[in-house]
Amino acid sequence: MSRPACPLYLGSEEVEKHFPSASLLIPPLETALANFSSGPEGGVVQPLRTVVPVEKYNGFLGVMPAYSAVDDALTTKLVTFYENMKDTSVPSHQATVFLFDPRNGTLKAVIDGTVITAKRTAAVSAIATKFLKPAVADVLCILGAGVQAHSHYEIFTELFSFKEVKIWNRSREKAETFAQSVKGPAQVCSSAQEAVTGADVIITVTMATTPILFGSWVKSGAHINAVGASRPDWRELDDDVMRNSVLYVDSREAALTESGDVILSGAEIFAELGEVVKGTKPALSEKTTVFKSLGMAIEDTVAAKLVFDSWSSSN
Ligand SMILES: NC(=O)C1=CN([C@@H]2O[C@H](COP(=O)(O)OP(=O)(O)OC[C@H]3O[C@@H](n4cnc5c(N)ncnc54)[C@H](O)[C@@H]3O)[C@@H](O)[C@H]2O)C=CC1
Ligand SMILES: O=C([O-])C1=[NH+]CCC1
Repeated sequence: MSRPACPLYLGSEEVEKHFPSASLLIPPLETALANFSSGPEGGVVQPLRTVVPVEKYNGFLGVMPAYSAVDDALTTKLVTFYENMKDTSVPSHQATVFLFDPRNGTLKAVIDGTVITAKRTAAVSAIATKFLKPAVADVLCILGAGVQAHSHYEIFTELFSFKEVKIWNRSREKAETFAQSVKGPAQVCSSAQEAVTGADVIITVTMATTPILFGSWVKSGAHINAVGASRPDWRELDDDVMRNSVLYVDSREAALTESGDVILSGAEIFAELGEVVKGTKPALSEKTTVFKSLGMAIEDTVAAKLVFDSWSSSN
C-alpha cells in the first residue's frame, strides 16, 4: 500500500490568483443553495457547525464540514473569530479549508480559507440582493468597514448600478480609510442612522453584539443583508426591523440555533434563500426584506473546489 502524496498547500496569494472574479462564484453558489434547500435529494450533507468558545480570549473556533454529491466535493473549514481583538496584526476571522478526495478520504489540499470566506459570503449576499432588492435600488449602505465590507463593496459595485454608496463604521477613521481604498465612490457618514436613511439596500457587516440597525430608520421596501451577529446572544438588528420585514435565511436550522437576531426577536422565518433560487418560495421584493446570513459550509466547498480546479488546470 503506497502512502498518499503530501497535500497541496494554497496560501492566500495563490487563492487570490486562482480565484476567478467573485461574481463567477454566483452560478455554483446558487446551485449549492438550491441543493441545500432540497433536503436529501439535493445531495448536500452539511451538519450544523460546531462552535468552540475560547472564553478566556473572547474567541471562537468553528468546524464546518460538508459534502456535495453534485460537485463530488468533500471539505471541512476551520474558522476562528475573535471579538475585541487587541492584536490587530491578524484579521478577526481566519480560516483554512481542507479538501478531501471523496473516493478514498485522502486529503488533497489545504487551502487558505480567509479569502474564500470573504468572497463567498459577499457573493451569497449578492444573490439574495438580486432576488430581494426593490425595483429601483439607487442607494447602497454598508455598516462596518472591515474585511466583509470590502468584499461586499467589490461584488455589489461590480454587479449592481448604485448611484450612491454610503458607509458608516464605529470608528470614523476606519470608514475614511475604507473610502480611500476602494475603487469607486463611497460617502462616509457620521452616524449609522445617516448612512441608513434613504438606502435601498443595506449591508450589516460588523462585530456588533447589540443592535446597530433600527427599524425606524429603514426605508419601506428596502432589502437588508444581515451578515454579522452569528452567535445566539449577539444582535445587529433590532426587534422592529426583524419583526416587520419578510425574513429569509441561508439555513433555517442554523438561524434557529445561532442567530441572536432571529432567536431573540422571535421573528418568523419566511424562506431559505435556496428555496427562492429554486422558485419554491417567492422573492417578495416589494416588501422590506431581511436576508440573515450565517455562512454555510457548502459555500466553502464549492468555492474551494473552484480554486482547486483552477489551480489543477493551470499546473
Ligand atoms: N454570514 C457569514 O457567512 C459570515 C459572517 N461574518 C461576520 O461578518 C462580520 C464582519 O466580519 P469581518 O468584516 O471579517 O470583520 P472585521 O473585523 O474585518 O470587521 C468588523 C467591523 O466591525 C466594526 N466593529 C467591531 N465591533 C463593533 C461594534 N461593537 N459595533 C459596531 N461595529 C463594530 C469594526 O470597526 C470593523 O469595521 C462579523 O460579524 C463576522 O462574524 C464573517 C464571515 C462570514
Ligand atoms: O461562515 C463563516 O465562516 C462564519 N460565519 C460567522 C463567522 C464565520
